[in-house]
Amino acid sequence: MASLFSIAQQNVSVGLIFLLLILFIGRRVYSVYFGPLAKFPGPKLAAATLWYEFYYDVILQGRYTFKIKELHQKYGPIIRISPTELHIDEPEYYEELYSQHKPRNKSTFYVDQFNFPYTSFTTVDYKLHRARRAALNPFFSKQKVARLQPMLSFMVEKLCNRIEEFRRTGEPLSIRPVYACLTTDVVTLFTVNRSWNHLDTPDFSPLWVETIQTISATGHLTKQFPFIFSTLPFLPRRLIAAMNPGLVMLLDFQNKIQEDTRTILNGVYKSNQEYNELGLDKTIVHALLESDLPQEDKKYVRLWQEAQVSIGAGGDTTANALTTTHFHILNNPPIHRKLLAELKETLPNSYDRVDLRVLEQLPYLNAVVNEGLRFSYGVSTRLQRSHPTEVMIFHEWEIPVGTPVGMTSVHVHHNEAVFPEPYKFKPERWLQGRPQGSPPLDRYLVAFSKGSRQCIGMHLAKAELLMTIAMVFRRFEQQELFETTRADVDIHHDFFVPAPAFGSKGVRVIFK
Ligand code: HEM
Repeated sequence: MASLFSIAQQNVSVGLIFLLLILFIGRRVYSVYFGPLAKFPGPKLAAATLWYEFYYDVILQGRYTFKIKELHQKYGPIIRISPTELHIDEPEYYEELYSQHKPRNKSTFYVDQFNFPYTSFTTVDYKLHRARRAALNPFFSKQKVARLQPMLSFMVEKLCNRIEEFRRTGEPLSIRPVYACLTTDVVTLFTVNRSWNHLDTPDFSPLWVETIQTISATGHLTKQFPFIFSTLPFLPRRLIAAMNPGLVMLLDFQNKIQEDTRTILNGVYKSNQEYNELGLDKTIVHALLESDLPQEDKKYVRLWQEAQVSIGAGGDTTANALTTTHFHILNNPPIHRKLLAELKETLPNSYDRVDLRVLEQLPYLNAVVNEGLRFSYGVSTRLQRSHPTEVMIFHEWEIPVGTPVGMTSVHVHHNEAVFPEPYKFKPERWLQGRPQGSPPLDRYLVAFSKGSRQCIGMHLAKAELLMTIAMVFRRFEQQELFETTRADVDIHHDFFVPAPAFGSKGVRVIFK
């Protein structure tokens, strides 16, 4: 009797599993062939399962961006790249998708890869995002950044002093970590009024550089398995490190920001004369606390997470843009000479005080910086947007309400119709007149994205780029690349920010 009962039990379990499997397959078949996205072209496997993206981004490590480009070549300008997502490769559509005024939600699949759900950056709903962003806008405004001129001069001067040490010894300097130290020191001082002073460390804080790069690379895994984050508090640190060192680094990074936020809330923050002279104002925490946001949006967790986003978003992106631009200037001697000539005319003495407003007017410097942004892409991963209540139209296609649609800066920036000879570093393209009726070229420069969710730190980033390139190239007239080729800067992996092929020793420069 007992064995009959157990056989029956086994049969029920097998039946249940079978039923679930049928349901699962049925749903997938429905989604691929009959669901609302079935009409969009693309590989059926990508439409059926997220494992397709997993293969390219997790197993092959940051390669889906490139596969998506290949798929566009095969299937056309709009394709289905996952069970729930579409992708567009047509530069003209960028300002429509990343609209300033139309409702644009982010995608949960994208934002869940980060372990900070309470920030404006990770806010899915467009209405809530607008309120949160409005509270932060004055803190990041162009006028505010203009007042930071003394702080930026001070920081870039510090950078030049470190480079001078290497000039004296003639030792090659790996510049990406050095720029990461600069941009982190700037953004921490700006955000929480406490610079992390990485530029003062003899070895340029290699752990920090590794931290930001490892955290970025972890995103492809946590995007697919966001529940990893909820298990972390229950796991021993050593186990987490063994699973993925980036996760431990992320937790340490968060602890550090939490400590800074607590210090600020305890009333210990610098607002002394020295800080005022550097043009610094209050911290991002104060900006939020003094804003019109409702009380529940001023909770501790929101405060430290907004600080974390600002520091995380402002460091590596800017360091990457600086490194890429620096490489291309040195890799093209005529460009180097032309830039230097313009800088010498404006700053006859290499130690002249550099005025940001003057730099903003220098045509060639600005063209070089734009071309550097084109080659450094900002975020190399696609950024999804959806309309929560209406169908979006792309040519003859009707995109169903709420469907996440992405575009990718790497594709836009190398579009041959917009940027002829797209793989050539050519600042001149930014100075040439445009054919009649064509929009200005910077419409297609999307490193900071566009619209209501465009990079809020853009003014600070541009100021850093102009000041740093101007000062470093004016101060050090003689410099050359050391055992560095394009393979050391060209994107080979998309780790949220671009990365070259494994094995690269980075961009190394000898200052003479
Ligand atoms: C060259 C340097 C930089 C580039 C290329 C860049 C690029 C970007 C891009 C593409 C986005 C949009 C991401 C998305 O749609 O999910 C973004 C957002 C953001 N960036 Fe930047 N960024 C740079 C520097 C900075 C700096 C210096 C800061 C802070 C001081 C900063 C803070 C932010 C924040 C807070 C957001 C989220 C804005 C929002 O969602 O409302 N970024 N950035």
